[in-house]
Amino acid sequence: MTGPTALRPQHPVSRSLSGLVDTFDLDVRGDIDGVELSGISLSTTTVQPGDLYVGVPGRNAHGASYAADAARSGAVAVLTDEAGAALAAEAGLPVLVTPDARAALGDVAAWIYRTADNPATLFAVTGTNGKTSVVYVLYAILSQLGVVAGLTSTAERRIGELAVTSNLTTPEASELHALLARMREAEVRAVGVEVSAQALSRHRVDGLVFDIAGFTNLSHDHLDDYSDLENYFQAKLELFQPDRSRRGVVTVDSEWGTRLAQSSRIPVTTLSTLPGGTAEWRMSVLEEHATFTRFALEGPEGRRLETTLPLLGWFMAANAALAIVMLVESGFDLDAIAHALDRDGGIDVYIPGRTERVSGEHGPTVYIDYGHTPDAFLNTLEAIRRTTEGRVIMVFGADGDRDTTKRADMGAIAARGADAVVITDFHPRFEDPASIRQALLDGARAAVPDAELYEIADPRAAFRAALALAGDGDAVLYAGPGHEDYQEVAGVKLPYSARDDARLALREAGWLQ
Ligand SMILES: CC(=O)N[C@H]1[C@@H](OP(=O)(O)OP(=O)(O)OC[C@H]2O[C@@H](n3ccc(=O)[nH]c3=O)[C@H](O)[C@@H]2O)O[C@H](CO)[C@@H](O)[C@@H]1O[C@H](C)C(=O)N[C@@H](C)C(=O)N[C@H](CCC(=O)O)C(=O)O
Ligand SMILES: Nc1ncnc2c1ncn2[C@@H]1O[C@H](COP(=O)(O)OP(=O)(O)OP(=O)(O)O)[C@@H](O)[C@H]1O
Repeated sequence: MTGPTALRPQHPVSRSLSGLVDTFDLDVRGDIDGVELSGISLSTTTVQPGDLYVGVPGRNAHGASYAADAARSGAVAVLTDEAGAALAAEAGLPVLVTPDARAALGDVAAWIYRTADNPATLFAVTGTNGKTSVVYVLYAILSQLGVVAGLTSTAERRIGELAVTSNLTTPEASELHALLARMREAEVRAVGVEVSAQALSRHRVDGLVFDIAGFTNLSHDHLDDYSDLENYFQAKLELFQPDRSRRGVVTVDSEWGTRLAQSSRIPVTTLSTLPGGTAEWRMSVLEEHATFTRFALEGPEGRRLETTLPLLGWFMAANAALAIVMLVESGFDLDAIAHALDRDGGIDVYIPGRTERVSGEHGPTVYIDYGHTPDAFLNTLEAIRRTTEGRVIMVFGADGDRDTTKRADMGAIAARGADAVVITDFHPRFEDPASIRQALLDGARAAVPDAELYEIADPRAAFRAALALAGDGDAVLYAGPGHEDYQEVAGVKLPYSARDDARLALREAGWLQ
Protein backbone atom coordinates (compact mmCIF):
# COMPACT_ATOMS: atom_id res chain seq x y z
CA MET A 1 0.00 0.00 0.00
CA THR A 2 1.36 3.43 -0.96
CA GLY A 3 1.37 5.88 1.92
CA PRO A 4 0.38 9.47 1.30
CA THR A 5 3.33 11.79 0.83
CA ALA A 6 3.72 15.40 -0.14
CA LEU A 7 5.86 17.23 -2.67
CA ARG A 8 7.91 20.20 -1.51
CA PRO A 9 10.40 22.49 -3.26
CA GLN A 10 13.80 20.83 -3.57
CA HIS A 11 15.67 24.12 -3.28
CA PRO A 12 13.72 26.27 -0.82
CA VAL A 13 15.04 29.79 -0.33
CA SER A 14 14.72 30.46 3.38
CA ARG A 15 13.04 33.54 4.83
CA SER A 16 13.60 35.14 8.22
CA LEU A 17 11.16 34.58 11.05
CA SER A 18 11.36 38.28 11.89
CA GLY A 19 10.27 39.07 8.31
CA LEU A 20 7.22 36.87 8.81
CA VAL A 21 6.41 38.58 12.11
CA ASP A 22 6.64 42.03 10.49
CA THR A 23 4.64 41.07 7.40
CA PHE A 24 1.77 39.53 9.35
CA ASP A 25 2.03 41.69 12.48
CA LEU A 26 2.26 38.65 14.76
CA ASP A 27 2.52 38.62 18.53
CA VAL A 28 5.88 37.03 19.54
CA ARG A 29 6.74 34.86 22.57
CA GLY A 30 10.44 33.99 22.74
CA ASP A 31 13.57 34.92 20.83
CA ILE A 32 13.20 35.09 17.04
CA ASP A 33 16.59 36.61 16.29
CA GLY A 34 18.41 34.88 13.43
CA VAL A 35 15.76 32.17 12.98
CA GLU A 36 15.33 31.15 9.33
CA LEU A 37 12.32 29.30 7.87
CA SER A 38 12.46 26.98 4.86
CA GLY A 39 9.03 25.34 5.07
CA ILE A 40 5.75 25.07 6.92
CA SER A 41 3.73 22.15 8.25
CA LEU A 42 0.37 21.56 9.92
CA SER A 43 1.24 18.11 11.19
CA THR A 44 4.16 16.67 13.14
CA THR A 45 4.08 13.70 10.76
CA THR A 46 5.26 15.96 7.93
CA VAL A 47 7.56 18.39 9.76
CA GLN A 48 11.01 18.86 8.22
CA PRO A 49 14.03 20.69 9.67
CA GLY A 50 13.62 24.45 9.27
CA ASP A 51 9.81 24.33 9.32
CA LEU A 52 7.33 26.61 10.96
CA TYR A 53 4.94 24.24 12.77
CA VAL A 54 1.36 25.49 12.78
CA GLY A 55 -0.76 24.29 15.71
CA VAL A 56 -4.50 24.49 15.02
CA PRO A 57 -7.36 23.17 17.14
CA GLY A 58 -8.74 19.84 15.86
CA ARG A 59 -11.52 17.42 16.67
CA ASN A 60 -9.26 15.29 18.85
CA ALA A 61 -6.65 17.71 20.16
CA HIS A 62 -5.12 21.15 19.78
CA GLY A 63 -2.25 20.85 17.33
CA ALA A 64 -0.08 23.07 19.56
CA SER A 65 0.01 20.27 22.14
CA TYR A 66 2.32 18.43 19.67
CA ALA A 67 4.81 21.33 19.48
CA ALA A 68 7.51 19.39 21.35
CA ASP A 69 7.26 16.56 18.77
CA ALA A 70 7.53 19.18 16.03
CA ALA A 71 10.68 20.59 17.69
CA ARG A 72 12.23 17.10 17.83
CA SER A 73 11.61 16.77 14.08
CA GLY A 74 13.40 20.03 13.41
CA ALA A 75 10.70 22.71 13.51
CA VAL A 76 12.24 26.09 14.39
CA ALA A 77 9.13 28.01 15.48
CA VAL A 78 5.41 27.57 16.18
CA LEU A 79 2.48 29.58 14.85
CA THR A 80 -0.70 29.14 16.85
CA ASP A 81 -3.60 30.89 18.60
CA GLU A 82 -3.76 32.14 22.19
CA ALA A 83 -4.96 28.79 23.58
CA GLY A 84 -2.21 27.02 21.65
CA ALA A 85 0.51 29.38 22.90
CA ALA A 86 0.15 28.02 26.43
CA LEU A 87 0.26 24.43 25.14
CA ALA A 88 3.32 25.09 22.95
CA ALA A 89 5.31 26.95 25.59
CA GLU A 90 7.30 23.97 26.91
CA ALA A 91 8.58 23.00 23.43
CA GLY A 92 11.31 25.63 23.79
CA LEU A 93 10.62 27.18 20.38
CA PRO A 94 9.67 30.78 19.63
CA VAL A 95 5.87 31.00 19.46
CA LEU A 96 4.01 33.40 17.14
CA VAL A 97 0.42 34.11 18.08
CA THR A 98 -2.48 35.02 15.81
CA PRO A 99 -6.24 34.89 16.55
CA ASP A 100 -6.95 32.04 14.06
CA ALA A 101 -3.89 30.09 12.88
CA ARG A 102 -5.84 28.10 10.26
CA ALA A 103 -7.15 31.34 8.73
CA ALA A 104 -3.56 32.67 8.57
CA LEU A 105 -2.11 29.44 7.12
CA GLY A 106 -2.66 30.12 3.40
CA ASP A 107 -1.15 33.60 3.32
CA VAL A 108 1.74 32.55 5.57
CA ALA A 109 2.47 29.50 3.40
CA ALA A 110 2.29 31.65 0.25
CA TRP A 111 4.83 34.05 1.83
CA ILE A 112 7.22 31.29 2.93
CA TYR A 113 7.15 29.55 -0.45
CA ARG A 114 6.83 32.80 -2.48
CA THR A 115 3.93 31.38 -4.46
CA ALA A 116 2.16 34.71 -5.00
CA ASP A 117 4.40 35.32 -8.01
CA ASN A 118 3.68 31.89 -9.53
CA PRO A 119 3.80 32.12 -13.33
CA ALA A 120 1.45 29.13 -13.84
CA THR A 121 -2.19 29.43 -14.88
CA LEU A 122 -4.27 28.02 -12.02
CA PHE A 123 -7.44 26.05 -12.80
CA ALA A 124 -9.80 25.11 -9.94
CA VAL A 125 -12.54 22.49 -10.30
CA THR A 126 -15.38 22.00 -7.86
CA GLY A 127 -18.69 20.08 -7.79
CA THR A 128 -19.97 16.88 -6.19
CA ASN A 129 -18.92 14.49 -8.95
CA GLY A 130 -16.40 14.78 -11.75
CA LYS A 131 -13.74 17.04 -10.17
CA THR A 132 -10.91 14.51 -10.41
CA SER A 133 -11.93 13.61 -13.96
CA VAL A 134 -11.95 17.25 -15.14
CA VAL A 135 -8.54 17.86 -13.58
CA TYR A 136 -7.10 14.81 -15.40
CA VAL A 137 -8.63 15.88 -18.72
CA LEU A 138 -7.19 19.38 -18.26
CA TYR A 139 -3.79 17.84 -17.56
CA ALA A 140 -4.06 15.55 -20.61
CA ILE A 141 -5.08 18.27 -23.07
CA LEU A 142 -2.46 20.70 -21.74
CA SER A 143 0.17 17.98 -22.24
CA GLN A 144 -1.14 17.35 -25.77
CA LEU A 145 -0.74 21.10 -26.39
CA GLY A 146 2.88 20.84 -25.25
CA VAL A 147 2.31 22.78 -22.01
CA VAL A 148 4.15 21.56 -18.90
CA ALA A 149 1.27 20.82 -16.52
CA GLY A 150 0.68 19.68 -12.95
CA LEU A 151 -2.35 18.49 -11.04
CA THR A 152 -3.67 17.84 -7.59
CA SER A 153 -6.64 15.50 -7.15
CA THR A 154 -8.19 12.96 -4.80
CA ALA A 155 -6.05 10.29 -6.45
CA GLU A 156 -2.63 11.93 -6.66
CA ARG A 157 -0.54 15.07 -6.89
CA ARG A 158 1.36 14.97 -10.21
CA ILE A 159 4.15 16.83 -12.00
CA GLY A 160 5.01 14.96 -15.21
CA GLU A 161 6.30 11.51 -14.29
CA LEU A 162 6.54 12.42 -10.60
CA ALA A 163 3.38 11.49 -8.67
CA VAL A 164 2.50 10.95 -5.01
CA THR A 165 -0.66 9.52 -3.47
CA SER A 166 -3.05 12.07 -1.99
CA ASN A 167 -4.53 11.90 1.49
CA LEU A 168 -7.09 14.68 1.12
CA THR A 169 -8.92 15.73 -2.06
CA THR A 170 -7.58 19.25 -1.60
CA PRO A 171 -4.34 19.45 0.41
CA GLU A 172 -4.03 21.70 3.43
CA ALA A 173 -2.74 25.17 2.41
CA SER A 174 0.73 24.38 3.80
CA GLU A 175 1.00 21.35 1.47
CA LEU A 176 -0.65 23.10 -1.49
CA HIS A 177 1.78 26.03 -1.52
CA ALA A 178 4.74 23.65 -1.13
CA LEU A 179 3.43 21.72 -4.14
CA LEU A 180 3.03 24.91 -6.19
CA ALA A 181 6.61 25.90 -5.28
CA ARG A 182 7.84 22.47 -6.41
CA MET A 183 5.86 22.88 -9.63
CA ARG A 184 7.50 26.25 -10.23
CA GLU A 185 10.92 24.59 -9.92
CA ALA A 186 9.78 22.12 -12.60
CA GLU A 187 8.66 25.05 -14.81
CA VAL A 188 5.04 23.94 -14.72
CA ARG A 189 2.94 26.45 -16.66
CA ALA A 190 -0.60 25.28 -15.82
CA VAL A 191 -2.02 23.51 -12.76
CA GLY A 192 -5.37 21.77 -12.27
CA VAL A 193 -6.52 21.87 -8.64
CA GLU A 194 -9.45 19.81 -7.36
CA VAL A 195 -11.25 21.95 -4.78
CA SER A 196 -13.65 20.28 -2.35
CA ALA A 197 -16.34 22.16 -0.45
CA GLN A 198 -14.45 21.24 2.73
CA ALA A 199 -11.34 22.94 1.34
CA LEU A 200 -13.26 26.18 0.83
CA SER A 201 -14.80 25.96 4.31
CA ARG A 202 -11.44 25.14 5.94
CA HIS A 203 -9.11 27.74 4.34
CA ARG A 204 -7.20 25.11 2.32
CA VAL A 205 -7.04 27.23 -0.86
CA ASP A 206 -6.26 30.52 0.87
CA GLY A 207 -3.30 32.53 -0.32
CA LEU A 208 -3.97 32.13 -4.04
CA VAL A 209 -6.43 33.33 -6.66
CA PHE A 210 -7.39 30.90 -9.42
CA ASP A 211 -7.41 32.10 -13.00
CA ILE A 212 -10.37 29.90 -13.95
CA ALA A 213 -12.84 28.08 -11.69
CA GLY A 214 -15.04 25.29 -13.10
CA PHE A 215 -18.23 23.76 -11.67
CA THR A 216 -19.46 20.28 -12.59
CA ASN A 217 -22.66 19.58 -10.64
CA LEU A 218 -24.14 19.37 -7.16
CA SER A 219 -26.01 16.43 -5.66
CA HIS A 220 -26.47 14.59 -2.41
CA ASP A 221 -23.17 14.09 -0.54
CA HIS A 222 -21.29 15.32 2.54
CA LEU A 223 -24.41 15.97 4.63
CA ASP A 224 -22.32 14.92 7.62
CA ASP A 225 -20.28 18.08 7.10
CA TYR A 226 -23.04 20.43 5.89
CA SER A 227 -26.47 20.59 7.52
CA ASP A 228 -28.26 20.53 4.14
CA LEU A 229 -27.68 20.87 0.40
CA GLU A 230 -28.16 24.64 0.59
CA ASN A 231 -25.19 24.97 2.97
CA TYR A 232 -23.15 22.61 0.84
CA PHE A 233 -24.02 24.79 -2.20
CA GLN A 234 -23.02 27.98 -0.35
CA ALA A 235 -19.61 26.43 0.42
CA LYS A 236 -19.03 25.73 -3.31
CA LEU A 237 -20.30 29.19 -4.29
CA GLU A 238 -17.40 30.73 -2.40
CA LEU A 239 -15.06 29.63 -5.19
CA PHE A 240 -16.89 31.91 -7.63
CA GLN A 241 -16.08 35.14 -5.79
CA PRO A 242 -13.34 37.63 -6.76
CA ASP A 243 -11.08 36.81 -3.80
CA ARG A 244 -10.93 33.17 -4.96
CA SER A 245 -11.12 33.18 -8.78
CA ARG A 246 -10.93 35.55 -11.73
CA ARG A 247 -13.34 33.85 -14.18
CA GLY A 248 -15.70 30.89 -14.02
CA VAL A 249 -17.18 28.17 -16.23
CA VAL A 250 -20.38 26.72 -14.81
CA THR A 251 -22.25 23.61 -15.97
CA VAL A 252 -25.87 24.71 -15.82
CA ASP A 253 -27.64 21.35 -16.29
CA SER A 254 -29.30 21.65 -12.89
CA GLU A 255 -30.98 24.36 -10.82
CA TRP A 256 -27.85 24.43 -8.66
CA GLY A 257 -25.68 25.28 -11.67
CA THR A 258 -28.09 27.97 -12.86
CA ARG A 259 -28.16 29.52 -9.38
CA LEU A 260 -24.40 29.35 -9.12
CA ALA A 261 -23.98 31.17 -12.45
CA GLN A 262 -26.45 33.84 -11.30
CA SER A 263 -25.00 34.26 -7.80
CA SER A 264 -21.36 34.31 -8.84
CA ARG A 265 -19.59 37.67 -8.55
CA ILE A 266 -16.99 36.94 -11.24
CA PRO A 267 -17.50 36.79 -15.02
CA VAL A 268 -18.99 33.38 -15.79
CA THR A 269 -19.39 31.37 -19.00
CA THR A 270 -22.09 28.67 -19.04
CA LEU A 271 -22.02 25.11 -20.36
CA SER A 272 -24.87 22.65 -20.85
CA THR A 273 -24.24 18.95 -21.33
CA LEU A 274 -27.80 17.60 -21.56
CA PRO A 275 -29.88 17.42 -24.78
CA GLY A 276 -31.73 20.68 -25.47
CA GLY A 277 -29.41 22.81 -23.31
CA THR A 278 -29.26 26.51 -24.14
CA ALA A 279 -26.04 27.64 -22.44
CA GLU A 280 -23.30 29.60 -24.21
CA TRP A 281 -21.41 26.34 -24.72
CA ARG A 282 -23.25 23.08 -25.45
CA MET A 283 -21.93 19.52 -25.37
CA SER A 284 -23.71 16.73 -27.23
CA VAL A 285 -22.82 13.06 -27.29
CA LEU A 286 -22.36 11.62 -30.79
CA GLU A 287 -21.40 8.00 -30.02
CA GLU A 288 -21.31 5.89 -26.85
CA HIS A 289 -19.25 2.71 -26.49
CA ALA A 290 -17.91 0.65 -23.64
CA THR A 291 -14.43 1.92 -24.42
CA PHE A 292 -14.97 5.45 -25.74
CA THR A 293 -17.37 8.36 -26.06
CA ARG A 294 -17.44 10.77 -29.00
CA PHE A 295 -18.88 14.22 -28.47
CA ALA A 296 -19.28 17.67 -30.01
CA LEU A 297 -18.81 20.97 -28.26
CA GLU A 298 -20.41 24.08 -29.73
CA GLY A 299 -19.84 27.62 -28.53
CA PRO A 300 -20.44 31.27 -29.33
CA GLU A 301 -19.84 32.55 -32.89
CA GLY A 302 -20.22 29.12 -34.43
CA ARG A 303 -17.14 27.70 -32.73
CA ARG A 304 -17.20 23.90 -32.78
CA LEU A 305 -15.00 20.95 -31.84
CA GLU A 306 -15.62 17.21 -32.19
CA THR A 307 -13.46 14.69 -30.38
CA THR A 308 -13.23 11.33 -28.62
CA LEU A 309 -12.55 10.40 -25.02
CA PRO A 310 -11.32 6.86 -24.19
CA LEU A 311 -13.87 6.50 -21.38
CA LEU A 312 -17.42 5.31 -20.89
CA GLY A 313 -20.31 7.68 -20.22
CA TRP A 314 -21.92 10.97 -21.27
CA PHE A 315 -20.83 12.40 -17.91
CA MET A 316 -17.19 11.88 -18.80
CA ALA A 317 -17.84 13.80 -22.05
CA ALA A 318 -19.47 16.51 -19.88
CA ASN A 319 -16.33 16.61 -17.72
CA ALA A 320 -14.14 16.85 -20.84
CA ALA A 321 -16.31 19.62 -22.29
CA LEU A 322 -15.94 21.59 -19.05
CA ALA A 323 -12.16 21.17 -19.20
CA ILE A 324 -12.06 22.41 -22.81
CA VAL A 325 -14.19 25.50 -22.09
CA MET A 326 -11.98 26.27 -19.07
CA LEU A 327 -8.94 26.12 -21.35
CA VAL A 328 -10.60 28.41 -23.90
CA GLU A 329 -11.56 30.87 -21.15
CA SER A 330 -7.94 30.93 -19.99
CA GLY A 331 -6.82 31.98 -23.46
CA PHE A 332 -6.17 28.76 -25.40
CA ASP A 333 -7.50 28.75 -28.94
CA LEU A 334 -10.29 26.22 -29.58
CA ASP A 335 -8.92 25.46 -33.06
CA ALA A 336 -5.46 24.77 -31.61
CA ILE A 337 -7.02 22.38 -29.09
CA ALA A 338 -9.03 20.69 -31.88
CA HIS A 339 -5.88 20.36 -33.99
CA ALA A 340 -3.89 18.71 -31.16
CA LEU A 341 -6.74 16.32 -30.36
CA ASP A 342 -7.28 15.38 -34.03
CA ARG A 343 -3.56 14.75 -34.41
CA ASP A 344 -3.61 12.33 -31.43
CA GLY A 345 -6.91 10.59 -32.23
CA GLY A 346 -8.76 12.28 -29.35
CA ILE A 347 -8.13 13.17 -25.74
CA ASP A 348 -5.22 11.08 -24.52
CA VAL A 349 -6.32 10.65 -20.93
CA TYR A 350 -6.06 7.95 -18.31
CA ILE A 351 -8.01 8.54 -15.09
CA PRO A 352 -7.19 6.02 -12.39
CA GLY A 353 -10.28 4.22 -11.12
CA ARG A 354 -12.97 6.28 -12.85
CA THR A 355 -15.13 3.92 -14.98
CA GLU A 356 -11.81 2.12 -15.51
CA ARG A 357 -12.23 -0.98 -17.65
CA VAL A 358 -10.08 -3.76 -16.18
CA SER A 359 -11.39 -6.63 -18.33
CA GLY A 360 -9.98 -7.79 -21.65
CA GLU A 361 -11.36 -9.26 -24.87
CA HIS A 362 -13.16 -12.18 -23.24
CA GLY A 363 -15.88 -12.51 -20.65
CA PRO A 364 -17.90 -9.69 -19.09
CA THR A 365 -16.85 -6.06 -19.26
CA VAL A 366 -15.68 -5.05 -15.78
CA TYR A 367 -15.47 -1.45 -14.57
CA ILE A 368 -13.86 -0.28 -11.35
CA ASP A 369 -15.27 3.08 -10.36
CA TYR A 370 -14.92 5.69 -7.63
CA GLY A 371 -18.65 6.51 -7.58
CA HIS A 372 -19.91 6.79 -4.00
CA THR A 373 -22.93 9.06 -4.38
CA PRO A 374 -26.48 8.30 -5.57
CA ASP A 375 -25.97 10.53 -8.62
CA ALA A 376 -22.70 8.82 -9.58
CA PHE A 377 -24.46 5.42 -9.34
CA LEU A 378 -27.34 6.64 -11.50
CA ASN A 379 -25.09 7.96 -14.23
CA THR A 380 -22.63 5.08 -14.39
CA LEU A 381 -25.41 2.46 -14.34
CA GLU A 382 -27.30 4.24 -17.15
CA ALA A 383 -24.15 4.55 -19.24
CA ILE A 384 -23.30 0.87 -18.75
CA ARG A 385 -26.87 -0.16 -19.55
CA ARG A 386 -26.76 1.72 -22.84
CA THR A 387 -23.57 -0.04 -23.93
CA THR A 388 -24.31 -3.55 -22.60
CA GLU A 389 -26.29 -6.23 -24.41
CA GLY A 390 -26.60 -8.58 -21.46
CA ARG A 391 -27.03 -8.25 -17.72
CA VAL A 392 -25.58 -5.51 -15.53
CA ILE A 393 -24.27 -6.65 -12.14
CA MET A 394 -23.25 -4.13 -9.52
CA VAL A 395 -20.99 -4.54 -6.47
CA PHE A 396 -20.68 -1.80 -3.88
CA GLY A 397 -20.56 -0.81 -0.22
CA ALA A 398 -20.79 2.51 1.61
CA ASP A 399 -18.40 4.61 3.67
CA GLY A 400 -18.58 4.29 7.42
CA ASP A 401 -18.44 7.48 9.52
CA ARG A 402 -19.53 9.58 6.54
CA ASP A 403 -22.90 10.91 5.37
CA THR A 404 -25.29 8.11 6.40
CA THR A 405 -28.33 9.76 4.79
CA LYS A 406 -27.32 8.74 1.26
CA ARG A 407 -27.25 4.99 1.91
CA ALA A 408 -30.93 4.24 1.22
CA ASP A 409 -30.75 6.11 -2.11
CA MET A 410 -27.56 4.30 -3.09
CA GLY A 411 -29.29 0.95 -2.44
CA ALA A 412 -32.43 2.02 -4.31
CA ILE A 413 -30.58 3.28 -7.39
CA ALA A 414 -28.47 0.13 -7.56
CA ALA A 415 -31.54 -2.11 -7.30
CA ARG A 416 -33.39 -0.16 -10.00
CA GLY A 417 -30.42 0.14 -12.35
CA ALA A 418 -28.72 -3.26 -12.10
CA ASP A 419 -30.05 -6.78 -12.74
CA ALA A 420 -28.25 -8.17 -9.70
CA VAL A 421 -26.61 -6.37 -6.80
CA VAL A 422 -23.89 -7.60 -4.46
CA ILE A 423 -23.59 -5.51 -1.30
CA THR A 424 -20.24 -5.61 0.42
CA ASP A 425 -18.01 -3.68 2.83
CA PHE A 426 -16.25 -0.51 1.68
CA HIS A 427 -14.49 1.50 4.42
CA PRO A 428 -16.47 0.67 7.57
CA ARG A 429 -14.08 2.81 9.65
CA PHE A 430 -15.42 2.77 13.22
CA GLU A 431 -19.00 1.76 12.27
CA ASP A 432 -20.46 -1.73 12.48
CA PRO A 433 -20.07 -2.99 8.87
CA ALA A 434 -23.19 -5.20 9.12
CA SER A 435 -25.40 -2.22 9.89
CA ILE A 436 -23.99 -0.26 6.92
CA ARG A 437 -24.80 -3.22 4.64
CA GLN A 438 -28.27 -3.45 6.20
CA ALA A 439 -29.03 0.20 5.39
CA LEU A 440 -28.03 -0.40 1.76
CA LEU A 441 -30.08 -3.61 1.57
CA ASP A 442 -33.11 -1.88 3.11
CA GLY A 443 -32.88 0.91 0.54
CA ALA A 444 -32.59 -1.64 -2.27
CA ARG A 445 -35.54 -3.77 -1.04
CA ALA A 446 -37.77 -0.76 -0.44
CA ALA A 447 -37.25 0.34 -4.05
CA VAL A 448 -37.41 -3.09 -5.75
CA PRO A 449 -38.95 -5.71 -3.43
CA ASP A 450 -37.98 -8.67 -5.64
CA ALA A 451 -34.50 -7.39 -6.52
CA GLU A 452 -31.75 -10.01 -6.92
CA LEU A 453 -29.62 -9.07 -3.91
CA TYR A 454 -26.59 -10.68 -2.30
CA GLU A 455 -24.82 -9.66 0.88
CA ILE A 456 -21.15 -10.66 1.07
CA ALA A 457 -19.02 -8.81 3.61
CA ASP A 458 -15.56 -9.56 2.17
CA PRO A 459 -15.02 -7.42 -0.96
CA ARG A 460 -12.79 -10.04 -2.60
CA ALA A 461 -15.48 -12.70 -2.23
CA ALA A 462 -18.19 -10.22 -3.22
CA PHE A 463 -16.44 -9.37 -6.48
CA ARG A 464 -15.92 -13.06 -7.30
CA ALA A 465 -19.60 -13.74 -6.61
CA ALA A 466 -20.55 -10.93 -9.01
CA LEU A 467 -18.18 -12.32 -11.63
CA ALA A 468 -19.72 -15.79 -11.24
CA LEU A 469 -23.11 -14.27 -12.14
CA ALA A 470 -21.71 -12.74 -15.34
CA GLY A 471 -20.73 -14.04 -18.76
CA ASP A 472 -19.95 -12.80 -22.27
CA GLY A 473 -22.00 -9.71 -23.11
CA ASP A 474 -22.65 -8.84 -19.45
CA ALA A 475 -21.10 -6.02 -17.43
CA VAL A 476 -19.93 -5.79 -13.83
CA LEU A 477 -19.70 -2.38 -12.16
CA TYR A 478 -17.72 -2.31 -8.92
CA ALA A 479 -18.39 1.14 -7.47
CA GLY A 480 -16.54 2.76 -4.59
CA PRO A 481 -12.85 1.84 -4.39
CA GLY A 482 -11.71 3.46 -7.67
CA HIS A 483 -7.95 4.10 -7.50
CA GLU A 484 -7.64 3.35 -3.79
CA ASP A 485 -5.26 0.69 -2.51
CA TYR A 486 -6.60 0.17 1.00
CA GLN A 487 -9.70 -0.67 3.01
CA GLU A 488 -10.10 1.34 6.21
CA VAL A 489 -11.34 -0.74 9.14
CA ALA A 490 -11.42 0.58 12.70
CA GLY A 491 -8.64 3.08 12.14
CA VAL A 492 -6.40 0.65 10.23
CA LYS A 493 -5.76 0.87 6.49
CA LEU A 494 -5.59 -2.72 5.24
CA PRO A 495 -3.94 -3.28 1.85
CA TYR A 496 -6.63 -3.84 -0.81
CA SER A 497 -6.68 -2.71 -4.42
CA ALA A 498 -10.00 -3.48 -6.10
CA ARG A 499 -8.36 -2.96 -9.49
CA ASP A 500 -5.57 -5.48 -8.83
CA ASP A 501 -7.92 -7.96 -7.19
CA ALA A 502 -10.45 -7.69 -10.03
CA ARG A 503 -7.72 -8.45 -12.56
CA LEU A 504 -6.65 -11.42 -10.46
CA ALA A 505 -10.24 -12.69 -10.29
CA LEU A 506 -10.59 -12.27 -14.07
CA ARG A 507 -7.42 -14.34 -14.53
CA GLU A 508 -8.72 -16.98 -12.11
CA ALA A 509 -11.90 -17.16 -14.22
CA GLY A 510 -9.79 -17.59 -17.39
CA TRP A 511 -10.97 -14.28 -18.87
CA LEU A 512 -7.69 -12.44 -18.68
CA GLN A 513 -4.16 -13.58 -19.54
C1 LIG B 1 -12.77 16.15 9.97
C2 LIG B 1 -11.58 16.89 9.47
O1 LIG B 1 -11.68 17.76 8.67
N1 LIG B 1 -10.39 16.52 9.94
C3 LIG B 1 -9.19 17.22 9.55
C4 LIG B 1 -8.48 17.71 10.78
O2 LIG B 1 -8.31 16.64 11.60
P1 LIG B 1 -8.72 16.64 13.12
O3 LIG B 1 -9.53 17.82 13.50
O4 LIG B 1 -9.34 15.33 13.35
O5 LIG B 1 -7.28 16.79 13.77
P2 LIG B 1 -6.80 16.32 15.20
O6 LIG B 1 -6.50 14.87 15.18
O7 LIG B 1 -7.72 16.84 16.24
O8 LIG B 1 -5.38 17.07 15.31
C5 LIG B 1 -5.33 18.50 15.40
C6 LIG B 1 -4.09 18.98 14.71
O9 LIG B 1 -2.97 18.35 15.28
C7 LIG B 1 -2.14 17.81 14.30
N2 LIG B 1 -1.51 16.61 14.85
C8 LIG B 1 -2.28 15.61 15.37
C9 LIG B 1 -1.66 14.48 15.90
C10 LIG B 1 -0.27 14.36 15.87
O10 LIG B 1 0.35 13.38 16.30
N3 LIG B 1 0.45 15.37 15.29
C11 LIG B 1 -0.14 16.47 14.78
O11 LIG B 1 0.55 17.35 14.26
C12 LIG B 1 -3.07 17.52 13.12
O12 LIG B 1 -2.37 17.57 11.89
C13 LIG B 1 -4.08 18.67 13.23
O13 LIG B 1 -3.60 19.79 12.50
O14 LIG B 1 -7.23 18.31 10.47
C14 LIG B 1 -6.38 17.43 9.75
C15 LIG B 1 -5.07 18.17 9.47
O15 LIG B 1 -5.31 19.31 8.82
C16 LIG B 1 -7.04 16.99 8.45
O16 LIG B 1 -6.21 16.12 7.76
C17 LIG B 1 -8.34 16.30 8.78
O17 LIG B 1 -9.02 15.94 7.59
C18 LIG B 1 -9.55 14.61 7.58
C19 LIG B 1 -8.50 13.62 7.13
C20 LIG B 1 -10.77 14.48 6.69
O18 LIG B 1 -11.21 13.42 6.43
N4 LIG B 1 -11.31 15.56 6.20
C21 LIG B 1 -12.50 15.46 5.34
C22 LIG B 1 -13.74 16.06 5.97
C23 LIG B 1 -12.26 16.23 4.07
O19 LIG B 1 -11.67 17.27 4.06
N5 LIG B 1 -12.74 15.69 2.96
C24 LIG B 1 -12.70 16.33 1.67
C25 LIG B 1 -13.32 15.31 0.71
C26 LIG B 1 -14.04 15.96 -0.38
C27 LIG B 1 -14.61 15.01 -1.44
O20 LIG B 1 -15.15 13.93 -1.14
O21 LIG B 1 -14.52 15.38 -2.58
C28 LIG B 1 -11.27 16.57 1.19
O22 LIG B 1 -10.99 17.65 0.62
O23 LIG B 1 -10.46 15.64 1.28
N1 LIG C 1 -20.03 14.79 -14.35
C1 LIG C 1 -20.43 13.76 -13.60
N2 LIG C 1 -21.72 13.63 -13.22
C2 LIG C 1 -22.11 12.62 -12.43
N3 LIG C 1 -21.31 11.63 -12.02
C3 LIG C 1 -20.02 11.69 -12.38
C4 LIG C 1 -19.51 12.76 -13.17
N4 LIG C 1 -18.20 12.56 -13.37
C5 LIG C 1 -17.87 11.44 -12.70
N5 LIG C 1 -18.97 10.91 -12.12
C6 LIG C 1 -19.04 9.72 -11.25
O1 LIG C 1 -18.43 10.11 -10.03
C7 LIG C 1 -17.30 9.26 -9.75
C8 LIG C 1 -16.18 10.09 -9.16
O2 LIG C 1 -15.65 10.87 -10.20
P1 LIG C 1 -14.52 11.90 -9.88
O3 LIG C 1 -13.52 11.24 -9.02
O4 LIG C 1 -14.07 12.56 -11.13
O5 LIG C 1 -15.37 12.94 -8.98
P2 LIG C 1 -14.88 13.80 -7.78
O6 LIG C 1 -15.78 14.99 -7.77
O7 LIG C 1 -13.44 14.07 -7.93
O8 LIG C 1 -15.13 12.89 -6.53
P3 LIG C 1 -14.24 12.91 -5.19
O9 LIG C 1 -14.11 14.32 -4.75
O10 LIG C 1 -15.01 12.09 -4.27
O11 LIG C 1 -12.92 12.40 -5.62
C9 LIG C 1 -16.92 8.64 -11.07
O12 LIG C 1 -16.21 7.48 -10.84
C10 LIG C 1 -18.27 8.48 -11.72
O13 LIG C 1 -18.95 7.37 -11.18
